[in-house]
This record gives sequence, structure tokens and C-alpha cells, in this order.
Amino acid sequence: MKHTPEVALSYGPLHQLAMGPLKAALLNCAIKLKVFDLLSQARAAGEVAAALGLHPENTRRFLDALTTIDLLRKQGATYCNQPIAQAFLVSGSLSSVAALLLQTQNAGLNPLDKLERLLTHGPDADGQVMDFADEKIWTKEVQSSAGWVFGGVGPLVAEMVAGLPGFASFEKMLDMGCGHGAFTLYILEKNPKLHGVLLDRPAVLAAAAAFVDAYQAGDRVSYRPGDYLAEGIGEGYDLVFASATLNFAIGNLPALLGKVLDALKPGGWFVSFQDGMTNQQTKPETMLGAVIPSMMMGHDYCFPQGMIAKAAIDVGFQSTRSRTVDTPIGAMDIDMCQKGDRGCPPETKES
Ligand SMILES: C[S@@+](CC[C@H](N)C(=O)[O-])C[C@H]1O[C@@H](n2cnc3c(N)ncnc32)[C@H](O)[C@@H]1O
Repeated sequence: MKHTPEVALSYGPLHQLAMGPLKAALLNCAIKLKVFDLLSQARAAGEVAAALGLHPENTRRFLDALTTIDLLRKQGATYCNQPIAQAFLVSGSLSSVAALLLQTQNAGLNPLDKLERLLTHGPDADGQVMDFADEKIWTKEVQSSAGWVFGGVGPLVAEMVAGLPGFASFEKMLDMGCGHGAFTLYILEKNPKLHGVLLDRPAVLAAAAAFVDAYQAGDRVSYRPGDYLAEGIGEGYDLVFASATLNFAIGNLPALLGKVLDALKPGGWFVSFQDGMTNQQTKPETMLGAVIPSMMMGHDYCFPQGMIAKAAIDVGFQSTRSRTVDTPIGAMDIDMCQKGDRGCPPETKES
């Protein structure tokens, strides 16, 4: 008889990868049906089915599966949200990340079904070139990507910015490529004298204004609609902040950072919050969502770790300090770059 196979390794990790789409489908379906809104309080499957107009028996199976993946708690015949679902998946809650999670299925931004064709035929697979400069994409993204900030990253970044030397005396900051503008709201809360300028394309800023109004920050914020590559960005800033936007300027970094340097007061700071790829551009997982868009555009737009800090020094910033921070979507790099201030000793360089 031939030997039967025995493998020292477990294929468990592969099974988990393959089950990913099923778990995502359960989660996304529950978000879309607003199941978590109902289960802030314990309810039986029949009640959920009646409220949402669903098939009662299949609803019970569905709620059991959501319990299996630890989003719900089942007690007797009733179900209610686990703390993680209650905090992040109830629509309308300030810390909801439901729209952010659905983004992975956004066919405009991340067309998963194109992967095989892109691999076989290259960037022109469908004759459609993805245009990341299209403001319609980012206007739609304002709602979903704000969840990233309100769901936990806002306080983390604001804390680091508030730790910059001299922050208490900062008067004016620019949020370049601000999207929702939520980072500015968190930073402004740390310094009552600080005024925020939000810069993005006009329609994006119009959408961001809803958050500014919701947090009653209208008198602390002004808007600068435009294209930061093609137009001026203003001047006299103590701080220029840029989060998850330099990817779109990766080919124009020296010119853009030169513009930022000129826009800062002496001694002012440029803070970049971006991906920083390591391990020969294969880690961390943070930018996995960039794989298919990069294939479609035919160019990479993730940053090798250290590239932004080096570019800042090359254009004349006096010093940089960089840190990698953990966020719920993976590791991100924060580069803090200071413009020289005649008379002050240079900050020491850390990494
Ligand atoms: C991925 S979103 C990031 C939004 C926000 N900063 C954040 O971290 O969540 C990128 C933003 O940069 C803006 N952007 C990209 N290139 C730009 C340019 N040249 N001028 C103005 N805004 C730009 C986009 O419109 C979009 O709102």
C-alpha cells in the first residue's frame, strides 16, 4: 500500500483566508439591512424578521451565523449586539465605521472582480483608466472614510500633533487633501487658539462642511477649495497636515514639499500621516486595498518607509522625526518635519 499523507503544517490559515468572503458577506449584509440597529436590545429572530420583512427561519440561521463570528450574543432565543458591534456598527452612531467597512466592496474604488483580467491583460484590461483625480470619487468617500477618524484614529493623531514643540502657540494650520476634515476637528480641540484651513477639491469641501457644522466648528475653520498640485496652498501656517493624500502626489513630491516648506512660518511643522511600506514593499497589510487600483493605473502609489522624510530633508526641511503607529486598519507612519527657524537649535533626528 502507498503511504497516506501526513503533513506537519496546518492549512488552517488558508482555510481562514478562503472563509473571508463568507464572513464579509454576512457582515456586509447585516450592515445593509441595519440588523445591528435593531439589536442594541435583545430580540428574538422572529421579531427581527418581522421588523425587516425577512424570512423567519433564514433570519434565525443568519443571526446564528453572526453569533458564530462574534458580532452578536445569543441568550436563549434572543440575540443582541456584542460590544464591538454596538460601538462600531450601529448606523447613526458617531463612532460608526459601517460605511468604511462597506468601502472594500466599492466597485468604483476597488473592483475585486477585475483581478484576474488585470493579471492577464495588464492595466488596460477594460480600456478604463481609473482617475483618482475625479472629485466625485472623493466626495462619495467623505462619509465612509470619516469613520476611520471618528472610529479611533482621530484622537491618536491629534495626541501626536499636540505633542509637537510649540503646539500651544500654533495659530493656523492647513489640512491638505482633508477629505472629511475630521482630523482637523480633533486637532483644533487640542488648542482653542488654532484656526484650521481645509483644502480639497470644491465638492469634497462641500461634503466636509457637514461635519464642521455638526461639531459646531464653523468659526474655527475656513475652506480653500482647489488642487494643491496645480494651485497655491496659502501661507503663514504653523502646521501643514496631510493624511492619506500624498499617494496622489507621489510623482511630484519634491515640488509639493517645496511648496509646503514655503507655506510654513519659520520653525513650522509639516506632519504627514501615510503608509510606510517595509519588507521590500510587501508589509504591512494596511495598503492591501491599493493592489487592484495600482494594477488598473499601471503605477504604484504606496510609500517605501522613509521616502517622505527623506524628500522633506532634500527640499530643505531642517529635521524630521518619524514613528510607526498601530491603527485599526494596520500600521501607518507619521513623519514630522520641521522648517528651520533661524536662531533655534535643530531638532534631533529620530526614527
Ligand atoms: C484618501 S482621501 C484622504 C482624506 C483624509 N485626509 C483622510 O486621511 O481620511 C484623499 C483626499 O485627498 C484629496 N486630494 C488628492 N489629490 C488632491 C489635490 N491635488 N488637490 C486637492 N485635494 C486632493 C482627495 O480629493 C481626497 O479627499
